[in-house]
Amino acid sequence: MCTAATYKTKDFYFGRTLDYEISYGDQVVITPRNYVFDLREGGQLKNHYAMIGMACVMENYPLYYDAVNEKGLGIAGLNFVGNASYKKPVEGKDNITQFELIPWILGKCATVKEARQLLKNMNLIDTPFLPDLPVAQLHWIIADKEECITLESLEEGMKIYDNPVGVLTNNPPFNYQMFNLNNYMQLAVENRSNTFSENLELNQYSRGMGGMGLPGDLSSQSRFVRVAFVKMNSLSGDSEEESVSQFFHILGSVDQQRGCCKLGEDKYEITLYTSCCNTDKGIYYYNTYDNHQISAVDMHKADLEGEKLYTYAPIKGEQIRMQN
Ligand SMILES: C[C@H](CCC(=O)NCCS(=O)(=O)O)[C@H]1CC[C@H]2[C@@H]3[C@H](O)C[C@@H]4C[C@H](O)CC[C@]4(C)[C@H]3C[C@H](O)[C@]12C
Repeated sequence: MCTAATYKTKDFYFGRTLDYEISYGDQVVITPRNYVFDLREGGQLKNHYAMIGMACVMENYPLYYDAVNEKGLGIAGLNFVGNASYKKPVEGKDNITQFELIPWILGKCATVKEARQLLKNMNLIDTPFLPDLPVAQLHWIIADKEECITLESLEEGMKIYDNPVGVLTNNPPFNYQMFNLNNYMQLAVENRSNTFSENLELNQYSRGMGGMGLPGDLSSQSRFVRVAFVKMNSLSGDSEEESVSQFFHILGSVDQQRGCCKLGEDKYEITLYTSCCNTDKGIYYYNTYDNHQISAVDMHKADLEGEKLYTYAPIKGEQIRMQN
């Protein structure tokens, strides 16, 4: 499972949790403007916007999971198993493979508005990156500081939904996730008085009872509701530290602890990393399952006119500051 979210204070923040049982060899990767992407169906993507995000690099190619470009546009891919449907190439269309989608959009578009235009002629195709590498079944959240959308390529075709909550998890399709929020419209951040029955004396015995009914389990539908509630009600100061801190708290509400989601003998899904990118500044903050300290990579410290990828292995192991 995975969860992605956006958050706006003075700047705009975009990030995700990546929940899985194995790592593909995640690295923070900066792709400068003159790195050349050879597109599978012909042509090249060069002189594009620079981008930063989490990826695994295979054959010197950044296979991004989530990234933000220098203009402040962000995308994250989240599992959409059983519903994602990619097509065969169609003449006259921009035939883009699933693994090219992030660089294709971030390389060419400065805003969601521009991405909407580019997507009009795009056909997502099912070519794997390598013959023995399975094609990831994903859907995507695409956001800038003005608006957020969800992109799904389904059996019946491509859907682009407005995403007014600025969050995404996994199944079911996004329109069902949004509809499901109706079931929770009674949730409140304030305590409520007794509306159950005036003939019964029922009292608030705890703080936080306005949120009674907020689902606490790890299913993707429950995480969608939980992170939507937390994000929509989130408050923080607007300094960088306060904003980043609050962002990690938002995604902390859907963190997955080892042991709670069993997939097989000794196999558990955990939150491998959580990211938070300041899209205005191009700084990618992250922490990992075994290192809660926030680390960061600033894309503007790299030569963005370059041609070669910059890669940063995540800093692992808890960094504990002893006080005595
Ligand atoms: C596993 C990741 C998604 C995590 C997630 O959503 N888990 C939910 C589990 S569940 O369904 O809800 O059970 C996805 C997100 C991005 C994916 C990667 C990117 O798409 C880039 C390439 C794409 C290639 O097709 C496969 C390898 C790969 C390197 C992908 C591996 C894996 O599928 C990733 C890392």
